[in-house]
Amino acid sequence: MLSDDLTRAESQITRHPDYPEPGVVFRDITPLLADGTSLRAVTDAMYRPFAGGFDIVAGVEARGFLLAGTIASLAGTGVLPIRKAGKLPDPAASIEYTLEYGSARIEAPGVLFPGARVLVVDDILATGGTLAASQQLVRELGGELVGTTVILELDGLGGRETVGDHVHSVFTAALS
Ligand SMILES: O=P(O)(O)OC[C@H]1O[C@H](OP(=O)(O)OP(=O)(O)O)[C@H](O)[C@@H]1O
Ligand SMILES: Nc1ncnc2[nH]cnc12
Repeated sequence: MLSDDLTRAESQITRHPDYPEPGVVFRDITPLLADGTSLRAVTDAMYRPFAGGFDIVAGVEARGFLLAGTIASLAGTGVLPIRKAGKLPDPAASIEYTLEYGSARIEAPGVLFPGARVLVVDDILATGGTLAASQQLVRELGGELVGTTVILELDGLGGRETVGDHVHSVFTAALS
């Protein structure tokens, strides 16, 4: 059962039909992020199952950065920024992928020590394209993937199958 803080946080995720393109129902987490109690409750719930078991938190640009920084601060670890292509001077790994509404390329710097235990975080799991690419990036960097955690998992796009069973989601919602 969800705590009162988590129940309120879930209610702060808003639905936006036909954004950013027809047929997509966009879930906006910005009202949740703006509420300190909700941000704390959600980030706490995201990393608790993995507490003590990771050395660094990887977050996917842009929304994943906000969550990775918050979780790293709570857990006392560093952050691995997974960036959209073209933002790093000397990326150590680079992968192209598709997501619910388009395609993109992500890159990461070579800052992991060999075998570093990495927790990958993002806001939404939709098709899983972004997180699967992030997981592959972490492995190519020599890290050990210890978990993947999101605020909201959208049912019906096959994301969990793509990313793997060990993904943790605080909330789940039907696609529509
Ligand atoms: O499961 P998927 O189908 O891959 O979709 C999920 C991804 O889509 C969004 O990112 P987006 O690329 O829109 O970037 P943003 O964080 O910069 O808004 C979201 O923040 C996830 O990273
Ligand atoms: N439906 C959706 N809402 C918000 N972010 C997303 N990323 C991919 N699909 C999304």
